[in-house]
Amino acid sequence: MPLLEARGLVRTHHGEGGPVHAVRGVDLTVRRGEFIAVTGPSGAGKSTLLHLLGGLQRPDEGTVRIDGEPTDGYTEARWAVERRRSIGIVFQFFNLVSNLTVADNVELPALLAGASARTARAERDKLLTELGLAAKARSMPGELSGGEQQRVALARALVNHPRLLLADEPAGSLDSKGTREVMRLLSRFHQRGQTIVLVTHDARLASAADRVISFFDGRITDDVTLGGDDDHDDTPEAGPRTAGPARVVELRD
Ligand SMILES: Nc1ncnc2c1ncn2[C@@H]1O[C@H](COP(=O)(O)OP(=O)(O)OP(=O)(O)O)[C@@H](O)[C@H]1O
Repeated sequence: MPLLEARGLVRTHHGEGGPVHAVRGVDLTVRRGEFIAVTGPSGAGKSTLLHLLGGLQRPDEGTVRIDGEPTDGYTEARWAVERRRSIGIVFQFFNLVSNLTVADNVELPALLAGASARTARAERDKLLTELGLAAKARSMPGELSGGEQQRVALARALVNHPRLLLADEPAGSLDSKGTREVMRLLSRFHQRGQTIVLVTHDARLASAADRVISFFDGRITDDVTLGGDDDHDDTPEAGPRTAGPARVVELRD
């Protein structure tokens, strides 16, 4: 059973300029272990699609199933639980809590999900170390560079070991160094088995994924699995990917 399945998704925004048909009928299956990039021009509807997958917006038509379970009847509170436990999200502008330290930002979702203070601290410290942020644990987000803030956001999104990581233009406000860093980290977590859906307008970033979906005018226009990679495991126990050497992501300025 796929991790996530979207069928017939439609979403129309009603802005001041009239209706905008942002997503016009999308079918998408996300299998465990996949790293999918959704790419396309500005305004194509990529962010709206990601929001529908993470329950941040509701479809006008269609269904999102998580582990086969339809989410149609989910309340906001139920979606919030889902996002805390099984769907981590990173955004372009980090969305960190500005008056909490880096450590507290990362620890908070673990505590909210019911982890003991000890477990939350341990997970937090592990991720901060792994992401090269241990020395910044007591800093406030505003004292960090954009790249560092995005790494904190990534740690926060991953602290509860979500089954799915959604990333909406995570490098969109970073310089080329920060961009390379974020993509390197996404690739590293993917190599360990993390399922990722990345939205980006940047085709270079999309090449870090193993499946690239082109999105245009609210629809999927192409869906390509790169490198003939077909070793995804659909069992819930799917562990880290071990086949082949780690993909090397090189992004030039
Ligand atoms: N809340 C909203 N109200 C009205 N229109 C919206 C809203 N959100 C998005 N839109 C419109 O829907 C269309 C799709 O927007 P969306 O942000 O999903 O595209 P995108 O492909 O992610 O673009 P970008 O790469 O610029 O972020 C755009 O025309 C946008 O202006």
